[in-house]
Amino acid sequence: MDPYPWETHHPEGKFRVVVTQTLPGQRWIEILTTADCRIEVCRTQHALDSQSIRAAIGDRCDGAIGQITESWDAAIFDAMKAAGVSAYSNYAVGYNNVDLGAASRAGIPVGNTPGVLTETTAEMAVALTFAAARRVGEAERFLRGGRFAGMRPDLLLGTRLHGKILGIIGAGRIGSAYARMMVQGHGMQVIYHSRSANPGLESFVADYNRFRVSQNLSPVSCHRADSLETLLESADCVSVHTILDESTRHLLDARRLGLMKADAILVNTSRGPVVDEAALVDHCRRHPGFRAGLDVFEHEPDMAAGLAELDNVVIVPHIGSATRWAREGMATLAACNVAGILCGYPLWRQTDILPFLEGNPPQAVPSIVNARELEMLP
Ligand SMILES: O=C(O)[C@H](O)CO
Repeated sequence: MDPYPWETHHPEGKFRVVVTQTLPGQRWIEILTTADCRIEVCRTQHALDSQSIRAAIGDRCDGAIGQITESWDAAIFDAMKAAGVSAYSNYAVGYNNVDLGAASRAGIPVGNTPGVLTETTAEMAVALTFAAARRVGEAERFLRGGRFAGMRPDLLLGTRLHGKILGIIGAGRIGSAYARMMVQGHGMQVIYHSRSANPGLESFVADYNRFRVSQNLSPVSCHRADSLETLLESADCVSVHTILDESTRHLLDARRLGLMKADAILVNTSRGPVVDEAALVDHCRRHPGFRAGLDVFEHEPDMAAGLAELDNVVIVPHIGSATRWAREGMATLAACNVAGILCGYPLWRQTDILPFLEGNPPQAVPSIVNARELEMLP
């Protein structure tokens, strides 16, 4: 017997679409309904395993929307191909949980949800940066624990970040948005590590410097690091925004953590396995002045032994994109990816996906990550 409760919308729909967890808002349901989809939503709080997803796909299915907490492996894509699935979307911008090669071999387009969660996730990185720098978690525990006996000149002294050096690992959409917030808001000097130079970010800082100079403020710098090691050695705060793949797994290991300043701050809102979490626990224990702000963990929902007990670590449960606007927008984009493919729409050729978020969405498919492999590009 199926252990999960399912809910169906538009049961008479022509296309059968499986959604492995309920999504926020109603608009995604309207979009799929307008595309004549029968929508079957699993009402579980837990990630489905491969076998449960295959069972849900069954003998006939046209589309699916899945979660980053699920592993969309080759067995699933084979089952999807056999069932006639022609569209899948991850409910996320990242897709490290998807076997993209298997999806492409099965001829199934894989959608993601870029653009809508950029500022929201960058805001969480900012929040964690200052929570770590100003010891917010520790201070709240102190207060709630009844230990506050009045303001004291030396109570819970933190780190001032204004004008200091900010290291960005992965200067893509979210990393750049975070950099802009920290430059404009806090006059930080940026050094970034990325596969290629980011002229957009550099020219943003150059333009902003014209304003600073007009205000008699000294300009801030922004340049690409010669190496990750240089960035780690020089930055006062390092924020991780890279994708997770085999080249970035444990990118920050014990050796590289050891290169960072003893009182530096490390923020991770990308993917947990980019940081060797056991090594981080050890590093934080040995350097009480070092601080970390983490939204993601190596083996979610678990944490490395000892991490939750560390006073110099601030932790939140993978809520980087968790504003209602962003999460409803992600649902809209995922629905548009699936509905667009099923309706035979072309790929959206612009980088701005905001037109999908209001009114009637464009008759296009917002974002397919294996479009090139599937020769969907003109
Ligand atoms: O990749 C993403 O979109 C996030 O991690 C999920 O919120």
